[in-house]
Amino acid sequence: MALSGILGGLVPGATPSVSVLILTIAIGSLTSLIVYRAFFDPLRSIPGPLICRITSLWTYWHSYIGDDCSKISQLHKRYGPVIRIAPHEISISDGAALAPIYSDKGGFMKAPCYANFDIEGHSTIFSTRDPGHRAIRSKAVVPVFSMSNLRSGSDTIEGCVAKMIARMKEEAAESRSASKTSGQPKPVNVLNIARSLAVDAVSSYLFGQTFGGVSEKTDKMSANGYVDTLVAVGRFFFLPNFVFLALEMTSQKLWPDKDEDESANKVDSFVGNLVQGSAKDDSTYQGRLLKTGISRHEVEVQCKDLIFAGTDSTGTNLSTICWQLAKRQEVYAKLQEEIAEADARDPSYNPQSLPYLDAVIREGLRVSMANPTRFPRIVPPQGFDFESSNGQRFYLPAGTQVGMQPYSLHFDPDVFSDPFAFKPERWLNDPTPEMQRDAIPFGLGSRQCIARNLATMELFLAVRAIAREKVLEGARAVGEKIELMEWFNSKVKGEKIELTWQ
Ligand code: HEM
Repeated sequence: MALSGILGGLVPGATPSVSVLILTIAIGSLTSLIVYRAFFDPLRSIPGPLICRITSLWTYWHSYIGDDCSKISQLHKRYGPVIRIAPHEISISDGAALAPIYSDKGGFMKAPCYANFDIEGHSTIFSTRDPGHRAIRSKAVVPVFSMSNLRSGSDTIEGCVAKMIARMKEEAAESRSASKTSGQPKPVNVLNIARSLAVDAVSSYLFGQTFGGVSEKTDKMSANGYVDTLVAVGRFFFLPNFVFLALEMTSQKLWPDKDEDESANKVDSFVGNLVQGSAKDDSTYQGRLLKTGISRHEVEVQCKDLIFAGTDSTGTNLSTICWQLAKRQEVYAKLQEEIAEADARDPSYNPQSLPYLDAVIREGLRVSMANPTRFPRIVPPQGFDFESSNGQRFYLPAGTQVGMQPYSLHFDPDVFSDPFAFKPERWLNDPTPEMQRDAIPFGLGSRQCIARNLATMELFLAVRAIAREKVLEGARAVGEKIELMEWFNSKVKGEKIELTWQ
């Protein structure tokens, strides 16, 4: 009676008997769905907690609060390498699945939730699922990321690095002088400085015009607000697109953010001028895209996407490396020694040929977790038959969402001993094939990071300069660990990675 009364209130005009019927049908359908998903679904044999078998809410919630990668890793420890994390979603932590999912025959298609990273109604090179749509755009720009073009443009990146070094030295001096005068060194946010370098390197090298982040000399570089808005999309990344769009619209209306809007306007006007001033026959990123015939507005969007992708991940990685080097001064000293010897032999060497520098960057990319979460893909029509490294067989039917997260792979103690420790030495003297296979900071296969070479060059040039110029001498890392919200692009809690200088 009470329930039919409530339902009567919800469905105006319904008689008590109709209300009871509607309620019975609703409860019956829900129960059947739960029973089907838990016990009769084709994925029923894949282990996982009961809640994940019946609803996606568990993954949505943990993604929102920023701990889904560590939670999923815990589930892998309990249930094994292949687990059901939602009614139609599987997570795999066994590196043997990387090649079939991400690279063999072009890899599986990206999942529909990538559309949540569309910008202003346009699919970007990153968010699109349509291979034809992507091919037109990526073919036009891929040459700028080739090693040979990067080598010819390395002076541009070196120029950005030199400005960043000057800025770091200046801020280190201020930190030291505060320490002398007040006994308290001033903390320096190296995340902000590293992001500033990253936006300058991307804009100078790809767009032919610097954003000028390093020269801003503020606590929060002006593109940060825009970048953070897109980072925050990550907490809703796995939601169905229509839910995401509704949430986005509502939150913009209810909680407008003045700082983020100002930053977005600054980025808008930067890319607007850039594209306005470009011609179809110039060799810049935007010129190459204009030549494909896509609209000017879309070209602006594709440039904005690079400002986000290029600033955040590289910034997080570089600042994490600085923090780790400040914590482990013996690693920093060894790095300086290697670089000084190489400089003395022949200063024109390729920094990527230095084994210890290479080990520091690899280890930095492994532990930084700039992109910790699973890269979701959809099982193709023929299904996915997978034999795990421990000999178990799993069959995933067509349409299942499947993903592997760097967080589980990079922190697997069977592959990387003492996995949370920063130990560049592990990469010297023949790293195991499993280590080489499972370190995937840039993703893998046809949809791996298009700018991997550019980001790698930035990291090598910047870390070499930081060692060569003795920037971190006397530096101390603030805090015991760098805490992250484990979103698609992780958010550093407090948006700070700090060092002090004594
Ligand atoms: C250390 C720095 C970087 C890291 C760790 C990183 C990481 C990644 C990862 C993991 C993916 C693949 C994600 C997936 O499969 O869903 C990706 C894709 C991508 N990244 Fe990066 N990235 C970095 C720097 C950059 C830079 C500097 C740019 C641009 C200037 C960039 C632009 C892109 C684009 C456009 C894609 C999409 C490629 C495609 O789907 O075809 N990234 N990145």
